[in-house]
Amino acid sequence: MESPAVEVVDLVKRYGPTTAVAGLSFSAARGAVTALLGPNGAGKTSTVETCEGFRRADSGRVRVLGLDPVADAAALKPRVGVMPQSGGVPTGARAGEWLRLVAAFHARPVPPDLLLERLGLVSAAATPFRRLSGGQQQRLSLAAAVVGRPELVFLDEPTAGLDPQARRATWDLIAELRRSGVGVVLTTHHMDEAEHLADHVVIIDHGRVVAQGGVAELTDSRQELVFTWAGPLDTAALAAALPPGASVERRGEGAAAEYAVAGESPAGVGPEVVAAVSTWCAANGVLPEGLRVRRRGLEDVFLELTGRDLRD
Ligand SMILES: Nc1ncnc2c1ncn2[C@@H]1O[C@H](COP(=O)(O)OP(=O)(O)OP(=O)(O)O)[C@@H](O)[C@H]1O
Repeated sequence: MESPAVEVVDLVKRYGPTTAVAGLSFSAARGAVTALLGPNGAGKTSTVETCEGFRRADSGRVRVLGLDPVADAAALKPRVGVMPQSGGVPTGARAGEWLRLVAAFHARPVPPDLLLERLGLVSAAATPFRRLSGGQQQRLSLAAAVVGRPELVFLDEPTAGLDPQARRATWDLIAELRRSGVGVVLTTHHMDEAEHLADHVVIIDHGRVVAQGGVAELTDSRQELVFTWAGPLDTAALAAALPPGASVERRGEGAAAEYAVAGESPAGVGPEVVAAVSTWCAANGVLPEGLRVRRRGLEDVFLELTGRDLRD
């Protein structure tokens, strides 16, 4: 059987006393988009850089297209595209010249001008890397990762700091790579990015995988009823008015307070819960704004698994 695009088993990566990756395992299929999703400092970059052969694992096994990323680096180079978080382009290099140079190392490159156009970089082609805006630097780095028509690309936070247009152009390009059979492994802490692009999501926290699966698999198990209300609301009294087993949670404070009602069964809320909430609100002078039943999104699952505390 053909090996997966990426296979990581029990990876450990330490920096002095810091254990950045603490026994992490996942695999990424060929021709699919795999998102490594995690809060700051979760170990995503360390994991990806180990797969790229830039860092050595302290222990564990990493295979990329069936090969060892350090020992087989030369064989992997023409087959794997890399977009590092730092850009990876010499600061004095002009955008267009750099892309043409990278293209020249490959047998069948995508025409560089086409990529410059696709990524909105035509007007910046003669500009040195250090003078490009942050978003232009990101896009050039993405272009350099894909210009060689790789079988697999690693994209470390490909849309960090991009404006909505550039973000959308990047998403479109990633979707197109996937359609043409390229495997993509990307890191992100944007749920919507993972939700929009990924076939497989690997949620990482504290250097370990805390959950993984398709977006639907991770999210569609439960529904909840949500509404907002800026005034005071006695959650215990509301909970007491609900069918047995249903519960209420307040998320946020003041004008931003959102109330989430979980149903009595694992399947989520039924019509009787909606009726009970509406009746209680009417009796207590509460206008439940934006009242709706929704599936729990990836963000809800993510926060539940990784907590709500801010990370450094
Ligand atoms: N070269 C290094 N030397 C020392 N510590 C490091 C080094 N690189 C990363 N770390 C630490 O390892 C941990 C994991 O970092 P890593 O960059 O892999 O996480 P991340 O999930 O990519 O985070 P972010 O989203 O913030 O980039 C963090 O605590 C970080 O401070």
